[in-house]
Amino acid sequence: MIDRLIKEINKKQNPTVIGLDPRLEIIPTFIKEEYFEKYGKTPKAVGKIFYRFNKEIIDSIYDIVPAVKPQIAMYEQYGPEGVESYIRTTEYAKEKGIMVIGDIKRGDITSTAEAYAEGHIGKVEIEEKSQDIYNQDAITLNPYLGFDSIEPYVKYCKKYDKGLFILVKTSNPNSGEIQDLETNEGKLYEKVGRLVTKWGEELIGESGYSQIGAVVGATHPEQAKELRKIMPNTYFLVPGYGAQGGKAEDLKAYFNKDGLGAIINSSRGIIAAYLKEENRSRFSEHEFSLAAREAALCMKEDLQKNLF
Ligand SMILES: O=c1ccn([C@@H]2O[C@H](COP(=O)(O)O)[C@@H](O)[C@H]2O)c(=O)[nH]1
Repeated sequence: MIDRLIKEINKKQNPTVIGLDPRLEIIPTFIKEEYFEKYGKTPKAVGKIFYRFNKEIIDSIYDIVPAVKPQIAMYEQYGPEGVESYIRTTEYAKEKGIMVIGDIKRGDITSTAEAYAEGHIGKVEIEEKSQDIYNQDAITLNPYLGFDSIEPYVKYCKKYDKGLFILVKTSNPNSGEIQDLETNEGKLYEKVGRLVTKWGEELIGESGYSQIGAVVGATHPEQAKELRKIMPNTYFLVPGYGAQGGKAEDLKAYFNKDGLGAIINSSRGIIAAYLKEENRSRFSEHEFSLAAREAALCMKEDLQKNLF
């Protein structure tokens, strides 16, 4: 998976991933009206609305961006129709040749992890027919339960060429409460970084990077600098650019000297770009996907200018 991702990054000359985090308040009224009229104000309508919105966003960026990162929470909150919309979205992204990093942040004991792993990056067996339900190339995981909670996923990474991005230093303001605790081996996030590196050692691809990556928030460049040293073969998924305040000029430390090693995420900053103050007079709500494309190109340019 990591070799495929790097190939896409190189092909599109763009180390970014667009977050598909739909919320009703950012969806254009004309889309909401269409489906609320047909299905009423129901979870079914919301599922259709999210899919329609995502499809148009994907159509507008698939040729310039290597991957999308749907956030499953936005869909799960609406129950089965929300999850169906998530699955249709990942299917559509794959159809358009764009990779999918499912932001699912799972973490549980081995027997439960086995079910999550089989469902999300494995294939479920139904009467001798095996099926990839979620169509994700990689997923995010929480490492708090230790390696026996991660091992079931590693098995499917090897078997089906999938990837993991494990939370090491998250972008949120309170991440330090636990992740920055001092241990006898340095800060806790450094210890987790070393563990993730070790877990990924036997999954290093032709590119020299492991299929087991790490989540390192764009809002913590100092910590990223340390982690980059500890984790030379680990790809970083970097959320927090844009809406959370992460800036391109701080992101150099996340990359290796080969210009690889990190993929930067932006969700609201792209998919809700048409609502930005400076864009309100430039784009009508019917042009939300054009605004998203422009924002994605601006992000690419911003990174290229500041990083390379
Ligand atoms: O440390 C983390 C881990 C995950 N996220 C997720 O990334 C996106 C960020 O959205 P923006 O709109 O670009 O702020 C969202 O899905 C988070 O759940 C993160 O922000 N930080």
